[in-house]
This record gives sequence, C-alpha cells and structure tokens, in this order.
Amino acid sequence: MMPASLVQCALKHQTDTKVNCPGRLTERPCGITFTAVNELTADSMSRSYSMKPDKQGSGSCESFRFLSMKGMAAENPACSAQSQPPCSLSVSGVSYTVSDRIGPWWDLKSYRKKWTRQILNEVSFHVESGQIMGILGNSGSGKTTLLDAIAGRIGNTGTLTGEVYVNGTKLKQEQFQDCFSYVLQSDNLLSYLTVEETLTFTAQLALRQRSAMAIRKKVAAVMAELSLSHVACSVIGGRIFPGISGGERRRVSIASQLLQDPKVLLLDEPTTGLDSMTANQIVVLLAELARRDRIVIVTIHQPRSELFRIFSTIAIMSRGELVFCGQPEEMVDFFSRCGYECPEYCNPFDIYVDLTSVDTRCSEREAATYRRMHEITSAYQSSDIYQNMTWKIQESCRHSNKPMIPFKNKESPNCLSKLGVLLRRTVRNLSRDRMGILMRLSQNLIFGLFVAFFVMKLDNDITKGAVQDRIGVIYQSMGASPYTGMLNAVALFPALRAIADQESKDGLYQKWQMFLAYIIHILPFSIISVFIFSSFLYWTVGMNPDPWRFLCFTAVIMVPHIVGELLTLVLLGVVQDPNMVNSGMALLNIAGIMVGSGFLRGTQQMPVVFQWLSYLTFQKYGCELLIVTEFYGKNFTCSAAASNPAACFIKNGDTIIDQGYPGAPSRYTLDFLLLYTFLPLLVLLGVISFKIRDHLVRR
Ligand SMILES: Nc1ncnc2c1ncn2[C@@H]1O[C@H](COP(=O)(O)OP(=O)(O)OP(=O)(O)O)[C@@H](O)[C@H]1O
Repeated sequence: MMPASLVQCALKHQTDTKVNCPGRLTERPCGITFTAVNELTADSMSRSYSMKPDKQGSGSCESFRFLSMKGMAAENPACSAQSQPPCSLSVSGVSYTVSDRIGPWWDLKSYRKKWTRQILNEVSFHVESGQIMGILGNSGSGKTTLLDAIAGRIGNTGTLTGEVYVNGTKLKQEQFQDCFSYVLQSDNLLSYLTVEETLTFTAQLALRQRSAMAIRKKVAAVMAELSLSHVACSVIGGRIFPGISGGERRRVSIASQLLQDPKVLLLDEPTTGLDSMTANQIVVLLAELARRDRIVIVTIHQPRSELFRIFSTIAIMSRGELVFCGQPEEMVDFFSRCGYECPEYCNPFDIYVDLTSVDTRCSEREAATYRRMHEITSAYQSSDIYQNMTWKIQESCRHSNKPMIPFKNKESPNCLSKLGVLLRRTVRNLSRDRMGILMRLSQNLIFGLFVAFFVMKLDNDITKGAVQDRIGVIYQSMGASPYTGMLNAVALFPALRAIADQESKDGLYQKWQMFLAYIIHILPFSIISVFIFSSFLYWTVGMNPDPWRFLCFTAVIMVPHIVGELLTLVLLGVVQDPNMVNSGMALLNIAGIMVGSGFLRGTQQMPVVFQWLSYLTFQKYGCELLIVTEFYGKNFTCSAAASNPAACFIKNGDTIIDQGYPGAPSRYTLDFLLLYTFLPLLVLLGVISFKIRDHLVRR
C-alpha cells in the first residue's frame, strides 16, 4: 500500500486538458521520507521503509524527505566502512536517428521515399554507485534503445550522437563492452544444465585464469547473493520439461553477469512475464545489488506502487525524450506542480506514464497528448532537478584527477581454453537430452528402413533392375543424407546461436568459437549415426559384399550428412530465420544433386556451364565414388539372353562406369580427397559467416 499522504490527492486534469506547467520548480512542498534498509523479501518491504519527519521542513505542514540508499549508507557506519570509491555514470545529450522508408515494399511509391526518425532525443542523466535507476515509458518510447546506446550495443543502422562518461571519462567504443553488464529481456540459458553448472561454465569463460577452487567460491558467493543456493542443483528447464521458475531464471541471468563483478549493471525489462510478486522481488533484489556500490539501471513496465520507494532515480521516457528524471519524491512534487496530482489509491507509475504518453488512436488525441508531453518535458528541462543533474555531469567531468574506469573482471583465457569450455558445456547439455540424442542417432536409420523396405533385395539380373535399383539406392543415399544433417542443425543450433549472440556481446568469446564447439560436439554423433545407417542398408539390400567397399560406401555417405549440417550452420550464421535456412538448404541440395550426380542427365550431355558448375558440388565426387564402389568389376546375369539379347547389352558394371563416368576408377583417390575438402572449406566458410554475423546482429 502506498502511504496515504503520497496518494492523497486528486487528478485535476485527467485527460487532454491543457496543462499549465510552472516554469521552475523551486519550492519544496510537503514530502515523505522512506528510509530503506537492506531487506530482500517482498513481505519485509513494508517493514523496510519508514517515514521520518523532515527537520528542514517548515510551517504547519509536517514535512518528510526521502532518504536515498546512498544517504542511508552515510548514516549507517557499517555500510560506509565497506564502501569503495563511488562510481558515476553520466549520459549527455544522447540522440539516435534512423533513416526509415515511409511505406511497405509493396507500396512502391511510398517505399521509395525515406524519412528520418528520431528514436532518442538529447537524453541526459547522471547516476552514481549505490543507486538504482528505473526507466519507465510506454511501449516504443525508446527505453531499450537508450539502454543499447548506453551499453554501446546499438546497431550501425542509424546515427548515434552524444557521450557516455564513466567516472567523468568519456568511454571509447572498445571500452563499453568491458565496462557494462547487460541483462537482456529474454533469458538465453541451456535447458539441461543445472544452475550451478550454468554459472560455473560462465565463470570459466570469464575468469579462466583463476583456479577451480576460486571459481567454485565465486559461483557460490554469487548464488548466495542472488538467493539461488537452494536451486543450485536444479536444472534450468525449457519449454518441454519443467525446471526452475521464471523468477529464478531471471536471477540466473543476472548472476551470470555478476560473475565479472561489474560496477554498472543494465537490465532490459527484467520483470516482463513474471507475476507481480516475483517482479517485485527481482526489483528489490536489484536495489540490494545497487546498494553494494553498483549502479543499476533497469527498464520496467508497470511496476507496482510499492516499488516507488525502491528506486533512487526514476526516468520517464516518451517518444525518445526524457520527460522526467529525478528522485521519486521530486517526481510527485514535479507533477503536482504541473497540475497533475496523483489520485488517492492510484499507482503513481501508471498515472505519470499515462500522462506523458502520446495516444495515437486518433489525430486529435495525438495532437493534444503530444502537446501535453511537450509541456511537461519543457517544464522538466527548466526545473532545478534538470539544472542540478546537468551540474552533476559537468562536475564529474571537470575533476582533474578522475578515478579509474571500473572495468569488469576480465582474465581472458586463451582461444583454445574457451573452445574447451564451450565444448564441455554443449556436450554436457546434449548428453542429458535423451530425445535429442535418440533423434540424432535414429534419423538416418529410419530413412534407411524406408529405402530397404522399398528396394528389398538387389537382384543381379540385368532385366530385373540390377542397375536401376543400385543407382536408386545410391541416389537416395547421396540425396537424402544432407537433409538429416540439416534437420539436426535447425532443431539444435538456433538456441545455441542466441546464447552465443549474447555472450559474445558480453565479451566472453566470439560467435565462431561456439560454431566450432558445436561442430566438434556433433561429429561423433554424425559418424555413429551414418555408420548405423550404412551398416543396415548396405547389408540388408545386398550391395557389393566386399568389406572394404562397405567402408568406402560409409566414408562417402558420411560427407553429405556432415556437409548438410555444416551448410545449414553456415546459412544460420547470416540468416536469422531457420525456416528460410531450411528452404535455402533444400534448394541447394536439389540443385547440387541435379547438376552433380549425373543421374538426371549424363554429365557429358549437359551444357558446358553445368559441367563446370558440377565441379563445385560435393554430389559429383560422392556419386562418382559410390558408382565405382558398387559397379567396378561387377558382373551381371541376364535371364532374357535367349529371348531378347538386346536387353542383355550391359554385362558388367564397368560398362556403366565407362558410359556415365568415364575414367572414374582412376580418379578414385582424387575424388575422395576432393569430397573431404568440402568439410574444412565449409568450416572456414562458417567461421567467416559467424564473423559477418558480428556486424549483422544488433544486440
Ligand atoms: N534500428 C531501428 N530502425 C528503425 N526503428 C527503430 C530502430 N531501433 C528502434 N526503433 C524504433 O524505435 C522505437 C523505440 O524502440 P524501443 O525498443 O527502444 O522501445 P521500448 O520503449 O523499449 O519498447 P518496449 O517497451 O515495447 O520494448 C520503436 O518504435 C522501434 O520500432
């Protein structure tokens, strides 16, 4: 419940009435003091805050003032004794504009025209360690873009101006990543790992140079700080199986960031999707983290009124502008003076965000609400609150002996160690995914069952399909194997890609390292799965019984399966939508088998351009190898020799090879080499693709 005196007022101009904002807000009216103490639980919140009479207050009105958490620390010797040198974050005149097309692509006339859209407009504020700042605003007001701008994670699609200072020093582009920790709106965690494992692997990626014992201690300390110790051994969980709760998952995401001891923590809507009590607990927890000499900036939707007391600074955004930014008691004061008092029993957050939002439902309302927003913004910019904030920014930049920029803890392990940790993490996660493993191992076998069921037993009689059936089995084996690889990559990799996108922005490793770890961890599964498939199909349908030829057949089939997965990964590096990657892969494979196999049209009969193109397909080398493996030296029988001698024109496999693939036996080793060259080439292409991704992914 809000204290009565806070909400004991009526909203005079509830909707679009014209405001009459005073130019300067200098008088100090009756206020309230909430004294914060460091209790964590939501039910203790009511006990944690008390009202204190303001000794400076005058007149008959009993006056109260807010005690900020920093002030608390000053009053509490135990707190101040532990405190480190304060850290300050100043954001000065940050603007972001993008050039956008006016209409959709199907409306060519408007699509050709562009307009410049101001997403952020001259945003400035100043926060110090020990403070938690809440950024509020309706949807699309620019909260996330502001956090991105502060964290240096904004895309290169627009123009960003303004400065971000930490401890009065302007940050360089390469310093943002090392200074801020950023918790995204969605939790990107591996479902089958436990909380402790998740944090341990992150710690190993971030703090590798520490001993295993030091990492264990660090993880335990962070879990204790975020009240996660009781779920240390619980799995994170996913959509199809239960794990820890949504609130606990949020806390794991925050804990992952705390492992590097950041002094500035940015969180984008950490309470979205949580029930209001859990959301409250998260914000109280963040306030507690801030109190331990950190700066916490959090964007938030519809916080409960109790949280009003928690924030040291509240900023309200609308249409990319900071409509207000100040302490909670200043906010009540400011809006009252603008003629908008908060009605009794109302949530001040809701009231003030509504007041400053632009309603676009009809043009009249849009004009009126836009005017109101501007009047409030102008009143704020000419208020003492704004002047005071500007002064603080100037002061922090003016100091000649500025404190050091507080970088995150970074004892970067070498590339190989990072690869090792990523590999162990993905293997651990996959090893617990029974369905995933089963799927991987059985997909090829199930496909082999279809083929075997259809073909049954290969005949040696030329008039009973001895040649056609063999070519059919080879065609199916070469043509379908890439699809099973593709299905695996599309099912498993996007989740890892999302994690890599986030962790690479956190500076833990580079995206291509996750790509490499993924390939290495799927390799044994691919080998086993293809071996099961070929063992079953080869002997069931009765292909050439020479064991060496069976091994060659298996070694050849391995490549299209792995190439299918690799090519899908390469595409997933640059194309975000897995469905598009699916379609792209299917088309590439169809084109490859058409041009390269020589089954649909003989290579010699193809136009020269296709003949040249066929050299770029792995199917050319694979099919040629399989044809030689199966047909070389093979003799056929012919039951129609007496009645129809023309039907027995083909007597052995060598004739097939000479007609379709002249000289193929002499190229056998070369074909093998060329076929296997596709694997390192695609790995290299994947590394390049994920390096390109660094530039494509905005956040
Ligand atoms: N690169 C960009 N190009 C075009 N428009 C952009 C770009 N970045 C942001 N915007 C637009 O800027 C506005 C603000 O976006 P932002 O995500 O910051 O809003 P928000 O306040 O975080 O919204 P929500 O609360 O719904 O997440 C949106 O209308 C968005 O479409």
